[in-house]
Amino acid sequence: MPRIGIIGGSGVYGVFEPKETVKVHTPYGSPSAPVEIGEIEGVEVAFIPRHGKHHEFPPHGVPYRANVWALHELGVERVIGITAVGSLREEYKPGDIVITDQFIDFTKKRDYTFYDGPRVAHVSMADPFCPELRKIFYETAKELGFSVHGKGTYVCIEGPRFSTRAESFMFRQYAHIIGMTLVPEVNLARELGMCYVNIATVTDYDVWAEKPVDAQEVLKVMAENNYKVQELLRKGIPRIPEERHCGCADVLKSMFV
Ligand SMILES: CSC[C@H]1O[C@H](OP(=O)(O)O)[C@H](O)[C@@H]1O
Ligand SMILES: Nc1ncnc2[nH]cnc12
Repeated sequence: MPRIGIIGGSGVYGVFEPKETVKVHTPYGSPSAPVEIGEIEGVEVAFIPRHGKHHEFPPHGVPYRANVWALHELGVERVIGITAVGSLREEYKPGDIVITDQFIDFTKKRDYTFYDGPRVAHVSMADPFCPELRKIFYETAKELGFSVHGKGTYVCIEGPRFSTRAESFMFRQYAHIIGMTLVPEVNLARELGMCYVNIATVTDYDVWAEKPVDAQEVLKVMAENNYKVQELLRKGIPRIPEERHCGCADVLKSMFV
C-alpha cells in the first residue's frame, strides 16, 4: 500500500516507471488519470498527473476531490504536490524551488470540501503544510545545491487566465509566488488528515515585472528544471519516516461540529 502520493503539476506527467496503474472510482468521480503505483528508491509511491495525462484539465476543472480521495483510498497518508509558479518578488528567481509555508486563496468556484452537509467540518488551516515534510524537502534541496526558499506565500488564483498588471501588483504586496492549483488540493488533503507539502518551481516573473508571462514559457522553464524535482523526490522520499510525528492528522479530532 503506498503511503506517499505525488500530484504532478504542469510539465510533470510521470516520476517513475509504474509497476501498476489503478482505475479508482470515487464518490466525486474519476481522478485526473488512473493512479500510477511504483517505487522511488525502494519506497512505494502513488502518482496522479493533476491536469491529466495529456494536460486536458484546466486548473479550474481539475477533479481535486477525486484526486485526493483516490490517494487516501489507496492508503496514502502524505501528499507531495508539485507545482509551477510565477514569482511576485525579485529574489524568487526562475528555476528556484520554494517549499511553500502559507497560501492566500483567490479562487472563486471550486469544490472546497468533502463535508457539504449534513456532516459539517471546519478544518484549521493556520499552518497548512506538514512541518516534517517541509523540513525534509528544504534540507534535501539545500544538500543538492539547489537555490531553494524554505518559506513563501502562494497566492492561488482561479485562472485559467494569468493576472492583470494591477492584480499582480496587488498580489505582490502579500505573497511571494502565484499559481492556480494549490487550493483546494491542500485543504482537501487536510480534511482527510493527510500531510501535504508543496514543492513549487518558479517558472517566470509574473506580469508586475513588465513582460507578460505565457503558458509556453511556463512549460519550457518547467521542462528545463524538471531534473531538480526528480532529484529532490529521489533523495527526499527515502528520508520520510514510516511513522508520522507531525500532528497533521490531529485536525480530525476537532474539526467536526
Ligand atoms: C501552464 S501555465 C499555468 C498552469 O501552470 C501551473 O500548473 P500547476 O500548478 O499544476 O503546476 C498553474 O497553476 C496553472 O495551472
Ligand atoms: N505567473 C503565473 N501566474 C499564475 N500561474 C502560474 N503558473 C506558473 N506561472 C504562473
